[in-house]
Amino acid sequence: MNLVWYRNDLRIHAHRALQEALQAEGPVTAVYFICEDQWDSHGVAPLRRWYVLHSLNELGEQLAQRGITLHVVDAGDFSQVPQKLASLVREHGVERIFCTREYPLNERRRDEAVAAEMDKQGVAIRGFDDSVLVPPTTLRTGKGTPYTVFSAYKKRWDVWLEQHFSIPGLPGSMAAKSAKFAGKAVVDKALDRVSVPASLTDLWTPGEQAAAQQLEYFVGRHLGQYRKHRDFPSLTATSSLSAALSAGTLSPASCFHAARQAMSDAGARDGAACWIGELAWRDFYRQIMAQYPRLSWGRAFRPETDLLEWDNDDDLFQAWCEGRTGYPLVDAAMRQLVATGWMHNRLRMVTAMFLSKHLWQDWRRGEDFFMQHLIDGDFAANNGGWQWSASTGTDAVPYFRVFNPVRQSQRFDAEGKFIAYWVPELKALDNKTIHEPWKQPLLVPDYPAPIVPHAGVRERVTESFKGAKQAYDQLQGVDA
Ligand SMILES: Cc1cc2nc3c(=O)[nH]c(=O)nc-3n(C[C@H](O)[C@H](O)[C@H](O)COP(=O)(O)OP(=O)(O)OC[C@H]3O[C@@H](n4cnc5c(N)ncnc54)[C@H](O)[C@@H]3O)c2cc1C
Repeated sequence: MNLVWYRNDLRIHAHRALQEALQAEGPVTAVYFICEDQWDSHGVAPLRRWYVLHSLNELGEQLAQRGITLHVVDAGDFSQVPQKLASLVREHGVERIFCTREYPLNERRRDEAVAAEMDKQGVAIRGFDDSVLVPPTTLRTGKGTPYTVFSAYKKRWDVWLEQHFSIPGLPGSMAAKSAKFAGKAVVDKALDRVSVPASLTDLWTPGEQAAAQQLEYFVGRHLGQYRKHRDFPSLTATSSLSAALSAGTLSPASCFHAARQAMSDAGARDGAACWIGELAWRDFYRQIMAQYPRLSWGRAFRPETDLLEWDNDDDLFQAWCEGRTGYPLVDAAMRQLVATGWMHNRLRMVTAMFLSKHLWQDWRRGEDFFMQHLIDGDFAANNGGWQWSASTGTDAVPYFRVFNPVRQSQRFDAEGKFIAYWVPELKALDNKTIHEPWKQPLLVPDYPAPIVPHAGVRERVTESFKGAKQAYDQLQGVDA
């Protein structure tokens, strides 16, 4: 018996583990472990849980139609997985396990424990790197170290894919006879424990089929204009595929393949190349996470920045969470996040930089808050984005990069359409005043004045980062 162990790869297409399992000798079965304790400890948003569980139900049906039974096990605690897997293996006489590799530290440790146990039982495990385009330890600098600067990484990434990219097709050998989806009751019970308002779930469609349709729609309608439009949050210009990519209802290989095909149309070439660059960012942060375990312990990528002394001001933090900072674009973005479970990429940068630089709150508080709300909450991308914005991470530009929230607003929402939608208190303002409503306070009695001034932020940030660096160098000197 061959077992496909599903994780964040809830699909049947472009799935090497499934394909290889079907090509191996003997029947195939599948399993997924629900670990709510793990979700709790990572603060995973209820909306994301809902997305994953519904996608799992669809996957179970899809597999059943092809003669494969998906078992869903409520493992509760993550540490129980190796033992529960071992009993499933014994019960079904499994000889080989096929899975898509995961790179966060806990997952790698779990897999090591499983490998040791399976080795004793004589069960072979084969892992595949389908959650990324380029496996995380493949590309190295001339010195043999991981790439930490995106532009240099991207050059090698392009070359590697040119030589090695392939996409697994849907296995032809899937049995015609149907099987039973054995896990639906377990999934439905878990769904009963997830409470998400319909106002949120109505906005999203879980599952592989919806993800494939969304990819097709995006490539056909928006990909060509992606570079030109992607920074403007009032436009529907980006793919909205992040939830699908992070739960694996869609593979990055399918995205890359579709974008490359679209490049045969000269009009779409530039947009497609730019979008492929975002898939490279996704891989970049995954390889950073895989190779710097300190990130998984909540530490900064730049060690000296762990010495920064953040203010811990609950009132400021709460105002940011609730979209009451007095900066219209920041507030509109935070309200979009809470109301939809998603936020536009430019606004993720604007709001993250605002929390960490203007409000001088620890970026980890923002990282957690994003995780608690995002449907696409993904440790590598979220941590990477937060540390980039807070200048504790891989950004090649130094810490004095501070976005001016008013200039960002004037540049990327010039007509104020996005702001007017999410901050209706401001919708009557003209497209000049809407970016700086404090200049006309009588017109907006219900909207707060800025909670902190923009002036002086850069100086404060610069001083604090320099202080942390000096303290770090001294500590290093003492240690030496
Ligand atoms: C502070 C911060 C937090 C973030 N948290 C997450 C997160 O938890 N999960 C997540 O998937 N993305 C995260 N991102 C990256 C990015 O904002 C989202 O992937 C993007 O907005 C999703 O929208 P889309 O699918 O329309 O993206 P598109 O613009 O269509 O991009 C296509 C895909 O590329 C990937 N991608 C795009 N930009 C990035 C990026 N900067 N880093 C890594 N991957 C990227 C995503 O998988 C995305 O779906 C974060 C960025 C920042 C600055």
